[in-house]
Amino acid sequence: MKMLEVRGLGHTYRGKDGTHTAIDGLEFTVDPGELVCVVGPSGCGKSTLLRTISGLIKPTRGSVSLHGNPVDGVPSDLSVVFQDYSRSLFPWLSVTKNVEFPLRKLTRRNRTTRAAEALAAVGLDGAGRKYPWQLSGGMQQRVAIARALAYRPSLLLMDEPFASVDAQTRFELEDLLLRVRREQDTTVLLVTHDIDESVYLGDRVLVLSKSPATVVADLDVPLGQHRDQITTRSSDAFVDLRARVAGLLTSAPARVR
Ligand SMILES: Nc1ncnc2c1ncn2[C@@H]1O[C@H](COP(=O)(O)OP(=O)(O)OP(=O)(O)O)[C@@H](O)[C@H]1O
Repeated sequence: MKMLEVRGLGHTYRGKDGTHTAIDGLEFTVDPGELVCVVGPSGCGKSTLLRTISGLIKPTRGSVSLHGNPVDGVPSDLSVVFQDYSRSLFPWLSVTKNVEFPLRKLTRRNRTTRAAEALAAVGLDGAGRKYPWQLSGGMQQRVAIARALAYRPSLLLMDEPFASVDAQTRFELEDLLLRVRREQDTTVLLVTHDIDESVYLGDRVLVLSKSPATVVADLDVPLGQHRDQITTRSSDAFVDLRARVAGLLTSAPARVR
């Protein structure tokens, strides 16, 4: 069974100033254990897509299913990591308490074990007693990733998760994500507007058109499981695919409404 199935998905915002169709007729699936990157032009509707998958808004058309169950409201087995780590962590809670926060229904012992495992997975074993504001931006984003992983979601949604950190930290966090999803077999849907990042991270890259977004290409990434920032990014397969995605993004016509 597919982990995620998106069928004929469309959403039109209705406001005082009229209507705006952000996404239209989106179709794709994600298999268990896959890491799928969604790349699209600025404002094409990527956040709208994530909001509909996470049940935060009800789409006007089409459907989203998680393990065959229609999404209607926020699914309990889903975690989201946002771009803005400074607003996603609770400043008054320690790092450990932040990671334990979504685990309130577990016993204290299970909470403690899961949080410790997740913090170790992101290389923050020693930072549990610190507060978010005592950490660098990259470390705060690691905490946000640890919190999402500790919950062990069926699907991890990531909305431009590395866009607010410096280039070196971004590379480190990309490799961290590749490692933990290999170790934990996590299913990930990651939205980015960085073409290189989409190819470096993805098993597949979905290219979206300008708003209203549709899927213009669903590309397999033939780079294998083990990737390296230097050699992978300079390989012919990487360079070819990056050029293909760039070409699709620049040529993708805006749909005539
Ligand atoms: N609540 C809303 N009401 C009306 N229009 C909206 C609303 N949210 C988004 N839009 C519009 O829908 C379109 C898609 O927005 P969305 O934020 O989903 O795109 P995006 O691809 O995530 O953008 P970016 O690349 O800038 O992050 C935009 O034109 C935006 O102005």
